[in-house]
Amino acid sequence: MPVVTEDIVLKALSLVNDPELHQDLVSLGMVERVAVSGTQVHVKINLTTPACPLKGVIEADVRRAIETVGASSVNVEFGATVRASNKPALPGIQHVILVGSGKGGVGKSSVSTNLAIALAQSGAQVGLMDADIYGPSIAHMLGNTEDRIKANQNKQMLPLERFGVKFLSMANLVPAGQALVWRGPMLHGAIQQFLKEALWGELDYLIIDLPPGTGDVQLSLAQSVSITGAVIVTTPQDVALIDAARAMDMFKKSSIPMLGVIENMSYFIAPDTGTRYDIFGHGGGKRKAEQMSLHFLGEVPLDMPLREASDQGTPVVISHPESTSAQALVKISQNLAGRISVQSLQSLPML
Ligand SMILES: Nc1ncnc2c1ncn2[C@@H]1O[C@H](COP(=O)(O)OP(=O)(O)OP(=O)(O)O)[C@@H](O)[C@H]1O
Repeated sequence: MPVVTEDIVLKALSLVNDPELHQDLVSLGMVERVAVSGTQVHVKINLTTPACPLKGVIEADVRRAIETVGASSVNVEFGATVRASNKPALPGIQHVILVGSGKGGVGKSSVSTNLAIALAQSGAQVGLMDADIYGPSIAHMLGNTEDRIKANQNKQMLPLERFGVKFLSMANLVPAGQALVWRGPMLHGAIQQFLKEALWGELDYLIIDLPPGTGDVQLSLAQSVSITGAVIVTTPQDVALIDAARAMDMFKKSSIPMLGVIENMSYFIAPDTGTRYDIFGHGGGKRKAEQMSLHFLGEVPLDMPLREASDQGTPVVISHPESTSAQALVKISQNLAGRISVQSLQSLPML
């Protein structure tokens, strides 16, 4: 009968690498608990994000390693702690992620909203800030343009909440249908207030939906908070890719790391015939990412449920989780969370 001890299990786990972080689970500080009873082993692995895309692979590797040293049964439990790089982006907020696009109408707000919900569904604490001050659409997509943002006695704005995501959008400050005539400094002030004078509480990820293009809001943000990274949403056609490249260049010049590129409206599958149409071409986002040595986070098809869901205020990952677009968005949220973990680890001191 083999003897299994906690030390033996730990030694076995020190040979298991996190497939994305390329270091072993023990030195990454991911083994939170080992309990051995006879040859039965229980381990708790603390992932770097609850949206870990490779949880299944890690579980299989852990199980195999522990069985190899003689365990008759292995129970793998998972927890997750999202860690910031050096210091949190803002007090209580581990990561600030910008979602931008060069061109308008490429689906940036739809993507931001669904990514935020998908991350929240994985168990993360998520905030979504609508920095598209002049054309706020987040409140509409989340189906709440009615509620007004309130403040507490300390004049801190209290974010609203929908589908497990805290959010702030100008649409909940300004009555619907009224135009906002603000100049640069006021815009800067509004962004600062949303960021720093709101009671976001503890967040793993604060996703910021930027206005399209390369303007004042982007710069205002870049200068005021330590940003984990930016994501660019593009459609596959050249005109969008040219603008996307310009937006990437702006992030580079503002020293904001690029987390990756998402291609939206990649293709369309006709629901009646199943025929695929590459309406805007296909693969341009991936090619652009490769050309610029950036990560390609995934592609989202042009999908009727997605459009309907956005209009109706119940994003597709909630209303049609089985749809191709929802599944693509969940996968992209996991890829994004994975990239953030990798990037944070690269600048974290080793344990
Ligand atoms: N993959 C998709 N399939 C079908 N419709 C989509 C898809 N992505 C976005 N849309 C629709 O396209 C329109 C524009 O999307 P959205 O508002 O997200 O774009 P945007 O890039 O944020 O635009 P802007 O920056 O100009 O506000 C919306 O009606 C949305 O429902």
